[in-house]
Amino acid sequence: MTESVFDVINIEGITARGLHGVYPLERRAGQEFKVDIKMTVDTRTAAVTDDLSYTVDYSQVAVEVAKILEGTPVNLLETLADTIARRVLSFPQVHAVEVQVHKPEAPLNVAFSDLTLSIFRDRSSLSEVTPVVAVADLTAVPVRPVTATVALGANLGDAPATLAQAIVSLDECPGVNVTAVSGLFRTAPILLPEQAPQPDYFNAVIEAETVLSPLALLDTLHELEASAGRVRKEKWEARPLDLDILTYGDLHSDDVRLVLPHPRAHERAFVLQPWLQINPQACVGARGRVEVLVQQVQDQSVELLAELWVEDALAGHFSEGVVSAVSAVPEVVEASPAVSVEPVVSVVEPVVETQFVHVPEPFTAETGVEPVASEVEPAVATGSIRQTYRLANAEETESPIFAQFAAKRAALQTEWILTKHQIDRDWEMSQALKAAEEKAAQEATAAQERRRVEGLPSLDIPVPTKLPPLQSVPVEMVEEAEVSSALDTLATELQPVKQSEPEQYSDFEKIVFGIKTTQSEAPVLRMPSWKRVVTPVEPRIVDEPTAVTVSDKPAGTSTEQVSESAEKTTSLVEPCTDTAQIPTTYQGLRRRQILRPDPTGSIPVIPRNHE
Ligand SMILES: Nc1ncnc2c1ncn2[C@@H]1O[C@H](COP(=O)(O)OP(=O)(O)OP(=O)(O)O)[C@@H](O)[C@H]1O
Ligand SMILES: Nc1nc2c(c(=O)[nH]1)N=C(CO)CN2
Repeated sequence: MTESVFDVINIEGITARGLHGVYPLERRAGQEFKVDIKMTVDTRTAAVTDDLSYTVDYSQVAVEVAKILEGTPVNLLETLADTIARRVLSFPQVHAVEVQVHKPEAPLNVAFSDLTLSIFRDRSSLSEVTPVVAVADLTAVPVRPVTATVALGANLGDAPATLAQAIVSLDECPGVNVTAVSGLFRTAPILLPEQAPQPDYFNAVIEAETVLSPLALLDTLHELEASAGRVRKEKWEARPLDLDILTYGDLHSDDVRLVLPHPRAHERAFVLQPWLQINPQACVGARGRVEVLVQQVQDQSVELLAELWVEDALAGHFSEGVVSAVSAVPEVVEASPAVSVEPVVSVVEPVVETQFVHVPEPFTAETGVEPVASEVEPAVATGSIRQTYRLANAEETESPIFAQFAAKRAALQTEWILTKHQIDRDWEMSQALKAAEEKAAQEATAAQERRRVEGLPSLDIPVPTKLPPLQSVPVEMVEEAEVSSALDTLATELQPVKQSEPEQYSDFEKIVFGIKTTQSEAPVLRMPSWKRVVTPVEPRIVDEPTAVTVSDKPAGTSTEQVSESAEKTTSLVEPCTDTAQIPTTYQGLRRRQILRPDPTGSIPVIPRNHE
């Protein structure tokens, strides 16, 4: 009997739609991927203790795998399988993993039943291949919103106010929606050995959904830093605002302009602690789970100041005494592999000119919210630190800004479902078009042949323009516009009808599948006018759920008018609770025009309550 027992946990057929592949159509329409996972885990302790924490939670693994399938598109099945293996190995209890990815709808020109890639990875094989060559295109605009994580830091000026303002400003940037904000942490500055003492830092981490390319997001962050007065002179100098991208979807990049995941995130408590708060499942790429990494930096001083802080900070409630407060805690020199220094602990004389004294209890005056002392856990580096506030009547509450973020997230999810629906329709449309082309071409050839046999002169029968053959289209990350314009050209050439009327899904179905034919002509395809918006200035019509019902509709008014009245009478961001009904009914859907210049049209302009 060997020392280690490796049992196998098997998950078969994790299924999700993804946009992976090198061909534009794959990137645009997506297809189904299936994954089988075999994890070797020593389950003996779990068996004896009957405790989940000693083994791997397979439901969590399955969710993570599905997220990768649905996440940032990659070209190769190899990359997809490797990313999955790395993610699974980031669960500490998994010793090795076998990943099989199925791509049953792969674009092959011959009949086939399945296409698979199987890989095996254990921890040693991972480190052998760690120098992954970054192939990321940092200027590529994502075809779907991507979740990015951003770390915020500041130690000059009214740092909490600057951080809060940066969050609000980022949320207001086109193409970015902030979806989660960590608590506000006060942290001892991590400095280089020769650096003079600095004021304490204030740090936080946020999550945002974005349709900006990675570099466009970085530029946006740099602009925000500049508007807060940041001037770069020295490494790790004190600064009024620092915004770093920790992750951008699952993207890996070794490009010096933007290294992803952030190359030093894994060794910084001031990043890991707040990050863990907003995403307990977070991973720093192949370096593993934040939950595990945070335990290795427990010697760094971080202190949770407030969980709900954005509004207080904006109001300047944190400003007193911040600027010159210097931590009395000895600083720790960062053990960065890039800076090869002996780990030195330089003791800093505490230069506390003004104590950090003013930490207001949020909302006490205005809303009667009081911190519940018993729920305030000490700021130790052991996973999530929760600090909840309760109303006097003991109901849990959130600050209005948090409520707004939550509402936006709900609205985004609604939009996602509509987008997914649209992607599915696009796929069906492209299939229908292809079939129609082939049929038309066959009929035209047959008709010509009949006329030839009968000795009649040849007729000039119009044959629909072909879709570009898959192989001839250059392989690019951003193919959306290209495919869109090809389809638009096709639509124009095939005599589109109803160019100006906005149409609904039900009409679309009729149009797609109701191919009109006459006896002597080739099929005439109708294209739905709302499907394709190629120019950024053209509005896109989007329907979203509201509380409005048909009974609210005044007799004889148009949909537009109903939607206007809905704007006045209902909450602007109405979370959708029963999303299943969206595609099937327009009852209670509010119609909006989206003018945001994004190529996919997949992120909504969310009306903001505070505007
Ligand atoms: N993930 C990333 N996020 C932000 N900037 C990055 C990233 N990867 C590389 N950079 C590059 O690093 C440069 C320096 O960034 P910055 O001045 O914010 O560093 P810093 O905050 O002082 O140090 P650190 O990167 O260790 O936090 C930026 O101009 C940017 O191009
Ligand atoms: N505590 C703390 N220390 C730092 C920070 C920071 O945000 N917080 N940022 C640095 C460079 O980005 C260097 N050191």
